[in-house]
Amino acid sequence: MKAVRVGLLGFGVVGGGTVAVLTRNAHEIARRAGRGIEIVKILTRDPGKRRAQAVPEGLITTDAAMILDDPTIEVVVETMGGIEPARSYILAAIAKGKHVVTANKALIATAGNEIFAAARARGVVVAFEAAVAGGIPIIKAIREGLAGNRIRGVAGIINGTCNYILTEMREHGTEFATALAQAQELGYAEADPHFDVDGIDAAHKLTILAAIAFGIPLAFAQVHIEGIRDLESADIAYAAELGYRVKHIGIARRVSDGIELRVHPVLIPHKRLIANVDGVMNAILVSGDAVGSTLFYGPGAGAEPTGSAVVADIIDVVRTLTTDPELRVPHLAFQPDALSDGPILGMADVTTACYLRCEAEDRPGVLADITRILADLGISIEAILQKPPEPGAHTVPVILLTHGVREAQIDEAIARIAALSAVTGKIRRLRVESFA
Ligand SMILES: NC(=O)c1ccc[n+]([C@@H]2O[C@H](COP(=O)([O-])OP(=O)(O)OC[C@H]3O[C@@H](n4cnc5c(N)ncnc54)[C@H](O)[C@@H]3O)[C@@H](O)[C@H]2O)c1
Ligand SMILES: N[C@@H](CCO)C(=O)O
Ligand code: NA
Repeated sequence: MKAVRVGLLGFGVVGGGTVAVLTRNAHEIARRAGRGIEIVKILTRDPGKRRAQAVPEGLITTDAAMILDDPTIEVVVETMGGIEPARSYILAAIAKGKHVVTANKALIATAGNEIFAAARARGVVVAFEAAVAGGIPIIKAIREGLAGNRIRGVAGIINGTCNYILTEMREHGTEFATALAQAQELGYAEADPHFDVDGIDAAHKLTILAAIAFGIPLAFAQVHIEGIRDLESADIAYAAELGYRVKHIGIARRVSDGIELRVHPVLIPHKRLIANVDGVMNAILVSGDAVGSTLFYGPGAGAEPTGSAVVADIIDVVRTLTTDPELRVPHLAFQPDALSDGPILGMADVTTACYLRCEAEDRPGVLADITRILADLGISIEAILQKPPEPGAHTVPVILLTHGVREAQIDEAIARIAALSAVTGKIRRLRVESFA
């Protein structure tokens, strides 16, 4: 049988990794797919660029129509990133009856509802395993492997760049900016790294995970998003003293009155497996009523790990070329007419334990004032750490761990503590997750 002809849009880190994996493992891949897979055109905007992955010159084009309008190309792989023109190219490919594989979580999270509807109408597949947690086959695991479960929650480290930066800061005392530059050099970061460090990329991925876990439409606008830019080395060190690691995570969890969707740094007890996931590695806990707790671990970014996921999707698509579209696995795991609008909670209604740090004057009664505010609001304290003053300083750092408290309550406590005359500067707040 003739090889399946594939067009590649974008030839950067992921595009290069995809070509490398497809080329090196061509024989094995053909044995799995039932047909050979051949990349016949590659769209790039910088054709002269030297690349780790050399390809024949005739493959390269700067004209997207060479792929989108070529009727012999059955599968389009999008590894350009960004919303436009990626969205228009994907919709054009779908309109021409081509199947699509994409690594673009920003696009799926924000325009996926439209893209999947177009794909269904045209009877083609849009596959996106590479979009979440790079090389970890988490989409397939939740959508197929755990399809018998009522999923209770999905939580994990889903941005390799943030995890790499936090690991470098903790282990080597590396400055934030230096660690970010290293992550960019290694090909982990988004073209605009603001998406990584401000939590937006993790929110894109959480949006996709929540949809396939709970059968809700993609709801990026409802994710609570915080990044790691404001984290200070002192908090990482104090957390360690209290027996915790600081990680940037996404949580999508069913609670009694709705669904929590949130991305932010957390303290995790250092003995938990997930607290020991370092560098570019990602890990996702999925809890289902039948299976219990599962943990998926692996490289969350990088050329070949992400290429591994892209190639698996291409193979999946090739296998379905002859399948009746009605019989395929639904894009978002649930049948499109069976998606529900579960209420997504505002952050004020979320309950977590908290870490607070403030600078307070070193005189009697100040600590009592702080703890009285917490007691008045019904917030109980798990631990207090008061550090000696730095030489020459008039204030001392006070660190508190609370038991579980509603966000609205802790916001009120922070406001009252900040108003004390003996407390100076910004009060730092991090949430704590035990993942017990
Ligand atoms: N880097 C990773 O580890 C990783 C992992 C998973 C998913 N992703 C996603 O994969 C996609 C690509 O990421 P990357 O890291 O490979 O980025 P990259 O910047 O290394 O590569 C993108 C390539 O696409 C090209 N491109 C962009 N717009 C184009 C246009 N209009 N016309 C022609 N070429 C164009 C760029 O020139 C570049 O060569 C993004 O959606 C990203 O979120 C990346
Ligand atoms: N920039 C992303 C790439 C993988 O999705 C990350 O660092 O996790
Ligand atoms: Na994946």
